Amino acid sequence: MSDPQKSRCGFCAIVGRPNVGKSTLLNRMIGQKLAITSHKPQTTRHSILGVKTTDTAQIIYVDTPGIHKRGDHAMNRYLNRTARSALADVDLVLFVVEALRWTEEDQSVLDAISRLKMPVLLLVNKIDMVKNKDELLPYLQEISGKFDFTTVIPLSARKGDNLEPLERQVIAALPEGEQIFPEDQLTDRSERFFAAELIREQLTRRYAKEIPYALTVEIEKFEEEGNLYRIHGLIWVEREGQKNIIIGAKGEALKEVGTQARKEMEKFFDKKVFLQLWVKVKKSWSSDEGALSRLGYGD
Ligand SMILES: Nc1nc2c(ncn2[C@@H]2O[C@H](COP(=O)(O)OP(=O)(O)OP(=O)(O)O)[C@@H](O)[C@H]2O)c(=O)[nH]1
Repeated sequence: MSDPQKSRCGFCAIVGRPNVGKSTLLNRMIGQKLAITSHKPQTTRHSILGVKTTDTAQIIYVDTPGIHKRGDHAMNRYLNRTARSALADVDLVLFVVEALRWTEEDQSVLDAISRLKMPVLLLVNKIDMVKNKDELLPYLQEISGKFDFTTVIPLSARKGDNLEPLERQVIAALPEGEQIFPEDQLTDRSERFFAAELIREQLTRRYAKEIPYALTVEIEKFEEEGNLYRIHGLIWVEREGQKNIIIGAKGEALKEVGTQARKEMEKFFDKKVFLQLWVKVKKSWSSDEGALSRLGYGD
């Protein structure tokens, strides 16, 4: 039996099919917005390290894109690769599902993680959506039987229900070890990276239906001038039509996206932000492995 007073440190992957609430959970567990979220699937494209340091432990969370069944598109292949490589190197896995639901995609994620031979905690998210709580118990009993989970925790990432017990269980499952990151460090990603993510978040929220994959953001300029960040963002799309949608009549749509993204950045960075956005067309970037890697989606 390991000593509960000893310090613990390790990597913890958050996995699950798209849209189950992985990014929302990560943000909650860190206590700050690190991953972008939207109600459209496939918002997350990068694995993000979120670091939570407590008195006795350091938990290094790895957020993964949803694992997809169809691997025939370059972006899907990239997403699958990132998710699987994030899994190879962790100490435990948080497997997130949605309360009262179990889909084929959930099963294929479980198949992938059950081969890894590491502790898996099953997190049943969105319990705030369950109107009739009597339905929860039989559901929990049924899915508990699908694998030898370390524990099963019903929770609501959005409302923050049951997250303290979750953190305790995560710490208990970590290996003993000294912390890897300084305690004030929340992530290993740069501010530039988050600037691009916050712009992409606004665009994904508005246009995921019209422009499913064909959108990415590159930060061309990121300069600090006293209390001000001067940021230039380039939005890449695949077709002229998509560019027109994003710019909108008289540039109004792009202006709104810019205003929202700027507000989010000012909260996130705690700085004044001057943001300028441009939209450019690059044909078929999302199905071209070379273009993907130049835009930051490489291995
Ligand atoms: N009602 C409810 N909604 C939630 C909860 N957690 C997340 N959501 C919502 O579910 C949607 C998806 O959440 P994300 O955190 O982006 O999901 P994800 O699993 O990271 O999605 P991908 O990036 O597509 O893999 C968002 O609209 C969230 O607000 C919850 O506990 N309750």
